[in-house]
Amino acid sequence: MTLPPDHPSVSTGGVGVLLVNLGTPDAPTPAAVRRYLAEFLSDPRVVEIPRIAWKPILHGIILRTRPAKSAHAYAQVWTQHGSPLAAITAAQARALQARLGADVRVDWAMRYGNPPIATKLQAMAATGCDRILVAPLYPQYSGATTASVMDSVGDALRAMRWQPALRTLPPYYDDPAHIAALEQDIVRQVEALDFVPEVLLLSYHGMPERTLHLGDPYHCQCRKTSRLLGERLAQRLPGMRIETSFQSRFGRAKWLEPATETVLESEAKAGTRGIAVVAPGFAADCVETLEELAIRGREVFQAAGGEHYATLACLNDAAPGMAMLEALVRRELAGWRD
Ligand SMILES: C=CC1=C(C)c2cc3[nH]c(cc4nc(cc5[nH]c(cc1n2)c(C)c5CCC(=O)O)C(CCC(=O)O)=C4C)c(C)c3C=C
Ligand SMILES: [Fe+2]
Ligand SMILES: [Fe+2]
Repeated sequence: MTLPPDHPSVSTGGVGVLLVNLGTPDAPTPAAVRRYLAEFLSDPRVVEIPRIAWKPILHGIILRTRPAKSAHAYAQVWTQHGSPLAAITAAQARALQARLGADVRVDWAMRYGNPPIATKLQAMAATGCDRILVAPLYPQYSGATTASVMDSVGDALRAMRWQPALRTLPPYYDDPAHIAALEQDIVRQVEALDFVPEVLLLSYHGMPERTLHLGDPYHCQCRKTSRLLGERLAQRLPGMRIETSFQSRFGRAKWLEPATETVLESEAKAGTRGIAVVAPGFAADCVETLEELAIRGREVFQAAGGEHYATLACLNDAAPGMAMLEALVRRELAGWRD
């Protein structure tokens, strides 16, 4: 019997970085949104209800009603490059590739929908990446997001005979580079507004409150981002009050409070005339920031008597956020490429 050659046709020694975000439908249509929500909401990390109880609710109620409503929201924010979340994540990968140079391969994937994590890990390994940094683009860790990405990575590895070595980007909610990037980006955007906001609302995606009591660090990490950012902004934009809230409530259970909608309404009713809203838990703008905050949030604030309303962009692929991501990724790649 002849042994296979020492070096198969595949070249090795390559380093890869895989940026991962949540995922998004392929089109702003009820059918595409239904496919996406079916995958997303079947993840036991996202809906922590026993499958036997959840399946009839998901298939009997939610997937019959929500896709049309959500498709309407997606249609209002869809771009010529597709869903904002996918378009911005792709742009972040291109920008990071340019910063890191040709000896590191940068790609991107989505936890739900396309492009799948497994497909991208396999493609990177097949083209010679035997060391891959998986970077879930969630500043704050939660079981529903960061851990779910790692579940999917584990599933992908299970199907691979020849696995790459992996590292993962830790949550960066309190990293000085992250806080500095947010500070720089927020100050620039607030100073460009045509009004002076009395309040800056830091709105994070919500989670069921139960997850906090079960030990999920998400709520505490959001609060710490707010505290650190608030300390910095107090120096740069004195006089602007900073508040924190949680958006995008889903289902009947109690979610983290205060709810963004409630705060917008109560601020307007209490006499706040101008408010700016920013989402420091989202690495990229998406339906939750562009529709829920920018469109519906404005309606809520103004219906309750508020006047001036602005939503600020997420870090996206602009320079402050990309410089931060480059620094975090270079730190994690130490020893792999130096
Ligand atoms: C940034 C962190 C996020 C956490 C934490 C999170 C938890 C979470 N989300 C849902 C349900 C939905 N989220 C939806 C959209 C959505 N969620 C995040 C991020 C987090 N979610 C992003 C970036 C997006 C946008 C996706 C896009 O395509 O732009 C949706 C879909 C939209 C809709 O129908 O409203 C749902 C549903 C739960 C239940 C949950 C925690 C348990
Ligand atoms: Fe979500
Ligand atoms: Fe939403």
